[in-house]
Amino acid sequence: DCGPMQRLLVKAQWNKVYGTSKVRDDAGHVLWKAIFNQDGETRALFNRVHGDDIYSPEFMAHSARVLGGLDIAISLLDNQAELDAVLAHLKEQHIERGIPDRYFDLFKNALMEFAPSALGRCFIKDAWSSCFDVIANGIKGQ
Ligand code: HEM
Repeated sequence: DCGPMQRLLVKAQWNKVYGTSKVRDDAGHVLWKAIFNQDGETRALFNRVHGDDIYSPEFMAHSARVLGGLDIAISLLDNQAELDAVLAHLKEQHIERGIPDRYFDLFKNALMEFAPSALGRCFIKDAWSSCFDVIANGIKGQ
């Protein structure tokens, strides 16, 4: 369960995963590569932001927006009312863009590979899994 303790643990561990700006750029590259590798069709969703070149400034800015959104959501895991408001906004933005729910599973797979690479044995899999689901379920809409 993504209970109060799990929420605090994920917040603390995310801060380690998502520390400095260099790490943030690298995290974006690793995550998007892992998403595009799982389903090549997802790349076309990102034509507007140069999905064909994940090292382009346009794509890196996009990646920073997404991870920034995830950062906000995780930081609000212990504030359900504000979390709900943020997720409702993200949900609208993704519905507008026609992002199928199943793509959030690809994102989750990528995150669940990436986070332990930064945390090693400290990674608490069940907490990350259940708390990512809280966030993804709040954004999914189709
Ligand atoms: C927890 C997971 C996710 C979070 C927190 C998130 C967050 C965001 C944020 C903050 C934006 C920028 C909105 C704006 O400023 O207009 C965005 C845009 C977008 N997201 Fe997500 N996202 C997530 C998952 C996904 C997934 C799984 C996909 C598809 C594989 C996706 C596809 C897109 C697309 C296509 C855009 C618009 C790109 C553009 O600017 O043209 N997102 N997302």
